[in-house]
Amino acid sequence: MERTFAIIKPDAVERNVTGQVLSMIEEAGFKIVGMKKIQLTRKQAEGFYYVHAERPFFGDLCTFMSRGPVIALVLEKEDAISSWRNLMGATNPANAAEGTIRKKLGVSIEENTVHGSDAPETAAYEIPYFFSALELV
Ligand SMILES: Nc1ncnc2c1ncn2[C@@H]1O[C@H](COP(=O)(O)OP(=O)(O)OP(=O)(O)O)[C@@H](O)[C@H]1O
Repeated sequence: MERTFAIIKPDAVERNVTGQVLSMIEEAGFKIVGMKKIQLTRKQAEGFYYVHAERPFFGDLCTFMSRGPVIALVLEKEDAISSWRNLMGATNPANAAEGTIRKKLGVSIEENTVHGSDAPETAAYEIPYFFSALELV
């Protein structure tokens, strides 16, 4: 079993589609082993996305990610990291495949509804950024 880190982003919480995302997660066979609702400060968003600090969209991305509450999740499944990336779909919802969360619910390349760790090292940074070991059950 592998664990990955996921976020339901502010655009989805604002549009009341959190439940739809959680249903797709559960229907795909993931176990939710950690879940919390939190609003990131701007600084916390910058720390979370530090790998993107040099990208041109970094400032807007951190503003977006801290503008409202998010749902932080730890998901468990065989090959959880790649399975979750597949269920999310392409970064730009316009390019996302049928059946993916971003195809169904994404708004734009920035407001694309969900985040997922892209590698084991990323998950190892992101999970403890949001959760203590005691919060994962
Ligand atoms: N060209 C862009 N313009 C605006 N925002 C962007 C752009 N590219 C990416 N983003 C935002 O930055 C996030 C991180 O970009 P990245 O390239 O890592 O995409 P991803 O791996 O599909 O998404 P995530 O890291 O959120 O799982 C994207 O999910 C999106 O919200």
